[in-house]
Amino acid sequence: MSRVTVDNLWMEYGEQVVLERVSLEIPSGEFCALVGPSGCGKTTFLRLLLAMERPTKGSIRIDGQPLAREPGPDRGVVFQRYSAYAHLTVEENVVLGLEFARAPLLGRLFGAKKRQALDEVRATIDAVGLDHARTKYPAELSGGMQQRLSIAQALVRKPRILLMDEPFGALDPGTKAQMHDLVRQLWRAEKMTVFMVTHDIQEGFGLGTRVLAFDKVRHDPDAPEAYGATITLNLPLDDKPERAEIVHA
Ligand SMILES: Nc1ncnc2c1ncn2[C@@H]1O[C@H](COP(=O)(O)OP(=O)(O)OP(=O)(O)O)[C@@H](O)[C@H]1O
Repeated sequence: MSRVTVDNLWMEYGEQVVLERVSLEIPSGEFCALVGPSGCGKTTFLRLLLAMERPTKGSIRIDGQPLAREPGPDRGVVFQRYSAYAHLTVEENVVLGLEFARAPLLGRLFGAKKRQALDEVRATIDAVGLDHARTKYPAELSGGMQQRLSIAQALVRKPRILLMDEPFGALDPGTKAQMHDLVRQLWRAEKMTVFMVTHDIQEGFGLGTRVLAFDKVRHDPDAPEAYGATITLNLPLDDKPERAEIVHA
C-alpha cells in the first residue's frame, strides 16, 4: 500500500512562493497526471515527494508515516532527460541502481547477492522490452530505448511510488504510444502509486486515473512572486474500469 497524504504544503524559495496550501489525499495505486502552466511548481512538487527538498510548511506522509529525510528506494523516478552512465551498458546501468540501494556504503554486491541482483535486473530489462539491447551503451540506443532504460532503472528497486517528470515529452508519436502501453502494463502489474507531470492533457486523461491541475488562484500585480500555485482541480476519473480494479482507498 502507498497512500499519499499532503497536508497544507507550502514551498518558498526566498521571496518567491512557489506552492501554497496544497492538500491532497491520494489512495494507493492511483495514477495521478499533474498538469498546469509552465513554472507553476509541478517539478517542485515531485522533488518534495522525493524528499529532495524540504517544504517550508506542511507535511507529506506515505501510509501515515512522515517522509524519510533522504530519497528512499520506496520512491523511483523517471526524468525526461536520461540518467544513464554513458560508459556502462544497459545491464550495468540497471545493476548500479540496485547496488546503491542494497550496498549504500560500497556500491557493490558480491557472490549470491550479486547473482540475485542480476536475476532481478534481467527480469526488469525483459519487462521493459530491452532484452535484445542488454549489452549496448546508452549512445547506441534510440530515444524510446533510452526512455525504457530510464524506466528500468526506476523499476528495478520495486518502488511503491513512481514519479515521472514529462517522461515522454521528447518522443515521436509512435514511440510515445508504445511507452504509454508499457507504463500502463507495468502500473497494472506492480500497482504503484504514480505521479506523472505532463504538458499533454490528452496523455494525462488517457493514462491517469486522477488529474491534478496546479495553478495560481491569488495574484498581486505588484508582487508576482507573493503567491504560489495550488491544486485547482482534483478529478478522479471514476469511469475508468482499471481505477476500480487497482486503486484502493
Ligand atoms: N532550487 C530552486 N531555487 C529557486 N527557485 C526555484 C528552484 N527550483 C524551482 N524554482 C522556481 O520555482 C518555480 C517552479 O518551478 P518548477 O520547475 O517546479 O515548475 P514546473 O511547473 O515544473 O515548470 P515546467 O512545466 O516549465 O517544467 C519556478 O519559478 C522556478 O524558477
